[in-house]
Amino acid sequence: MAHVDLNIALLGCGTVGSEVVRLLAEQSDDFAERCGARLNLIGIAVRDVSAPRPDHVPRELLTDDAESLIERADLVIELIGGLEPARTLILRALNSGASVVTGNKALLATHGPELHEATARADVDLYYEAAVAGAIPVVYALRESLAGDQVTAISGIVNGTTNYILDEMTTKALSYEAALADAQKLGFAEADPSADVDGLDAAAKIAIMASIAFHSRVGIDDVDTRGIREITAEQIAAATREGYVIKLLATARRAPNGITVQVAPTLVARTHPLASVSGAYNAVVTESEAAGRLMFYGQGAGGAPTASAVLSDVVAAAAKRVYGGHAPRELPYASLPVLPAASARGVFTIDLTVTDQPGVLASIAEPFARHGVSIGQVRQDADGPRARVSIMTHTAPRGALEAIADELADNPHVIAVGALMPVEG
Ligand SMILES: NC(=O)C1=CN([C@@H]2O[C@H](COP(=O)(O)OP(=O)(O)OC[C@H]3O[C@@H](n4cnc5c(N)ncnc54)[C@H](OP(=O)(O)O)[C@@H]3O)[C@@H](O)[C@H]2O)C=CC1
Ligand SMILES: N[C@@H](CC=O)C(=O)O
Repeated sequence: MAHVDLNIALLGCGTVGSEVVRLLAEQSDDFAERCGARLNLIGIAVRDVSAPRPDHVPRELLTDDAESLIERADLVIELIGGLEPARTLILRALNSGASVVTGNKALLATHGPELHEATARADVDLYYEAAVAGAIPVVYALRESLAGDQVTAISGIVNGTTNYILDEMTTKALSYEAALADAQKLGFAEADPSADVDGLDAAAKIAIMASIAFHSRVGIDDVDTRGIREITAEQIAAATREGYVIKLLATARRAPNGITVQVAPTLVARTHPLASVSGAYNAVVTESEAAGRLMFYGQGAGGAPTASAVLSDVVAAAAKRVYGGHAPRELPYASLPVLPAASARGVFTIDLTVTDQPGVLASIAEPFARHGVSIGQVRQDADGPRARVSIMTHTAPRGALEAIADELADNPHVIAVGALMPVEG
């Protein structure tokens, strides 16, 4: 079959970009058949053309002039990361009539509306499967497979670094610091792991998924975000004793008057499907009215898995160039508001250290009753003159629990109030 030629510009040749170069070369004949176009890699923009690269990267294609490269491209793959210059380069590519494939979740969760509007104006396409959960085709699932359904909730483990750290703390009883050092040695965590451990990477991903699923605008700043820095070995051990694991969950839920979106360390019951997602793996569970519960599982990071997602977008974008049509447009027609974090409803636990005296439990229970929060379970472990009390509620709004926690901090019997943690399953 005769194929047209499409010029591909690659911006960035790091962990993911270098794997994209390898797969583009190794599978070029198959790709030509799949999309009806020969994909010609015409250049690779990097920051430092003299830096060492894997042998399969053709050095003659390297350039530090991304702008000139974009001018000659039909399709641009952005794998630089960060906000700038990625934003400016993507806008330039879209405005010049090129479709764009990117894995840049930080950019999409910050400047998504601007990029989607530029895409529609230029009558091209923007693809970003790699931006959420690496190899797992969850963007496609939300954008296309579930387009005939009403999504009601999404929850997922979408950050491999934090899942690896929490898993090491659970299975090897390592401290947070030791588990983080291991993750850095293995290359999961960055030298500066803030975006991972503070929950920002997961926040960007859930913002992207919520925007698609609920046809509304959700940005990273809308996400109520908590990371894992404060998780202690004691909390992990207590969770294990009680039949739970602690996971950094990203969740987005449809409520009667809007949506709630959060990232938080969460007690997940061992029987819940997300509890068994271990190491650097990711998983996303969607709930929708007709399909019910679906679960997507796989490698959420790494060069080759992420390159697989990038190339699926490249093949789709190229086929659209050849055969016509567009990827579904991102239309925020539902415009659901993101509700304040305090209104997020769920089951929560709160851990207290108290003096072990008669009447203490009654005084602790009092603010729960006053705020209309029903207690589902109480566990007390005596420890000399103190006791550790762990209270699990029935479904209640987070705001009520925060108010109760503040009041408990002033209770003379309470020595310490631990973190408020959502519970799943
Ligand atoms: N790594 C992963 O597992 C995953 C990554 N992603 C996303 O994919 C994207 C790429 O990530 P990753 O490959 O890990 O990033 P890397 O840091 O490994 O690579 C970034 C690349 O961008 C190049 N670059 C940086 N600044 C510029 C610039 N101003 N002009 C041109 N090139 C520049 C770098 O050049 P040089 O090599 O010369 O320094 C490097 O080749 C990010 O958006 C990331 O969030 C998504 C999912 C998983
Ligand atoms: N840092 C991320 C990888 C890319 O999305 C993670 O640890 O999951």
